[in-house]
Amino acid sequence: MSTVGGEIFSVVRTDSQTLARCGILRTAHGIVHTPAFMPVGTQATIKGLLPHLVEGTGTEIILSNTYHLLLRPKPETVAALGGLHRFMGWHKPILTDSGGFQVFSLAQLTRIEERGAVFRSHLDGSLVELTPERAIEVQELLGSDIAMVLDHVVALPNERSVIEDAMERSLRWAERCQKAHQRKDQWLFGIVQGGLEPDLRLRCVEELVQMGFDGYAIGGLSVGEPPAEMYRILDVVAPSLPAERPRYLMGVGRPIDLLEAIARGVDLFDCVMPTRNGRNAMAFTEAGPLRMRNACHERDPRPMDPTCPCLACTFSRGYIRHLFMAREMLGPILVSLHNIAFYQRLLRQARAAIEAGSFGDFLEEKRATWSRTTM
Ligand SMILES: O[C@H]1CC(F)(F)C[C@@H]1O
Ligand SMILES: [Zn+2]
Repeated sequence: MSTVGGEIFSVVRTDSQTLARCGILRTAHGIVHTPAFMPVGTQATIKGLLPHLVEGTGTEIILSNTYHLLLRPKPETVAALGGLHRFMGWHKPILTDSGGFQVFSLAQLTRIEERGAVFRSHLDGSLVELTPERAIEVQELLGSDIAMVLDHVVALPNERSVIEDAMERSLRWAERCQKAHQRKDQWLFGIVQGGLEPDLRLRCVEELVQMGFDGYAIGGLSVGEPPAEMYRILDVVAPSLPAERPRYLMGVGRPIDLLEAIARGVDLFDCVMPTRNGRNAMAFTEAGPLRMRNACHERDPRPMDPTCPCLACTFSRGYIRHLFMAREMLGPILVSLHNIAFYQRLLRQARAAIEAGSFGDFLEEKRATWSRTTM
């Protein structure tokens, strides 16, 4: 357990219509109001944005990827330059993942041994080994506020025996991560695996809770399964996790997915969607998504979202379309900024609805509004 200073997490309000709750997550670099969304800063940057712009969206915590920083510039370099907060000029909370997901999605020729994962770097093909101990060492060198255990991620759909084998290995690796973890100013979260098999998921929860982590992530979802399948697993897993610890749903998701998961008791999210879609000219708005290269925007003087207070919405749709058509770097920057502001505003509205005890009504309203779009 870390000794950051008092309890890691307090639930301050539970909705009266759903399992949604508002909480305070305490870290060495400040507090996070939950439910919270983490923009993804893969290579120690939220692509194209400066720290004060990210702060201006209301973001209180960001994610950086261990796999990428392990390969470049290497954690020892980041540590020599003062650690990840100083390195990238972000002095609020940072969560680092363990690299488990990228080792299986990005690396080449990954081989799994009990000792750890051995793979060839997608950058230069050099051989790299990532063991539970190294995953912890890397995150301690980076100095993130929340570190994740190394888990064995398998592609879904898959044979139950394959999923079970990976889940059991992930539990053994979680124990090794816990033993290797020394930094007292850094929380350590376990990760629940088990595919779409409720009994495997629950067995994993039971064993992780027995080991005792500062928080619990639900991994291996939003990997191509239908949303209804993800929600079905969340119905089982989220409420089974300790109420007094943060629950983090990794890699999720669309705006509606965040709300559906919040209704099931999830507190923390990360997803590349707002920034990746932003770089590809797709803007989230209250009325649904906008494709900013579409000709219909050419002479449209309105902002992307008239209800949005962000800097990007001080420009016209016509200007933003021009930037993309001219392949100007400001286009992806503005729509990335707007999309993060959209997600953070949605979570502010969610927290307010929970405080008012009417999150169920809020969710119903969004289901109806967005059912006609792809939000
Ligand atoms: O990309 C910028 C914004 C951040 F907050 F992620 C830190 C980095 O310098
Ligand atoms: Zn905006």
